[in-house]
Amino acid sequence: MSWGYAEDNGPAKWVANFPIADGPRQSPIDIVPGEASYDAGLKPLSIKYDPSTCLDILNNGHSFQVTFVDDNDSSTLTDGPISGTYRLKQFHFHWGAADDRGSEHTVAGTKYAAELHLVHWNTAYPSFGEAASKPDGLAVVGVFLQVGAENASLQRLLDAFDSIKTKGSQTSFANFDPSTMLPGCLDYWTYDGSLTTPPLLESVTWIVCKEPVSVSPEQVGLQRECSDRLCAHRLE
Ligand SMILES: Cc1ccnc(S(N)(=O)=O)n1
Ligand SMILES: [Zn+2]
Repeated sequence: MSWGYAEDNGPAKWVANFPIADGPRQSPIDIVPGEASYDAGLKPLSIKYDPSTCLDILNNGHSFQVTFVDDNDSSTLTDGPISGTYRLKQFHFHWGAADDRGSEHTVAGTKYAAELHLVHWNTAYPSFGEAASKPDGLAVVGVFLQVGAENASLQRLLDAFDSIKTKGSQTSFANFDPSTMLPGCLDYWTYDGSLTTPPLLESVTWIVCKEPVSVSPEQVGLQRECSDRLCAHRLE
């Protein structure tokens, strides 16, 4: 039985096959702004994405993932809390069964409708796979999606969902600029954590944007409908 979000294979059961679930730096967490410390040494994020590195969109059975060419430094994350250059590998989403829940991180207990994760790996290591097992190997930028106005950038992704109906299916997806899904203000919280789904590796520098972006009820409904039809069934 592979991991998922159902009663018998959901997050409470992951520790059986992935004991690191009980580790010291597991994600997601509840971010309590009042308890966060301001670090004047932190730099603004420097995000440079090249739409021509966008490759395909995949239904991996747990989410929808857009994968990028990562054999050069065309799409990178630098500065912020990290040192060196991290390459964009993929982005994906997390959502729930209703608009009032779905994000993985929460902010003083507040759940958002969904959460975008942009996954980058440290070019100090030879590949994503190598980096994923190092404490400073990965950097994931998290963006909260709040129900509100329609998100034109997201709509292009949702339109592609129709052609990846079954788990494991993928379709080419070109010239998409992920920076169109970032909030206007890139202020962030950061902490050392882990992958939020198996293998739960403790190799992620989390960079969670304070400002959410909007998504319309229809759009998150479409994402949810697709997920129910195509992907994991979410506990929440
Ligand atoms: C690449 C990857 C695998 C598992 N989990 C994540 S996540 N949700 O922490 O970004 N990313
Ligand atoms: Zn994720």
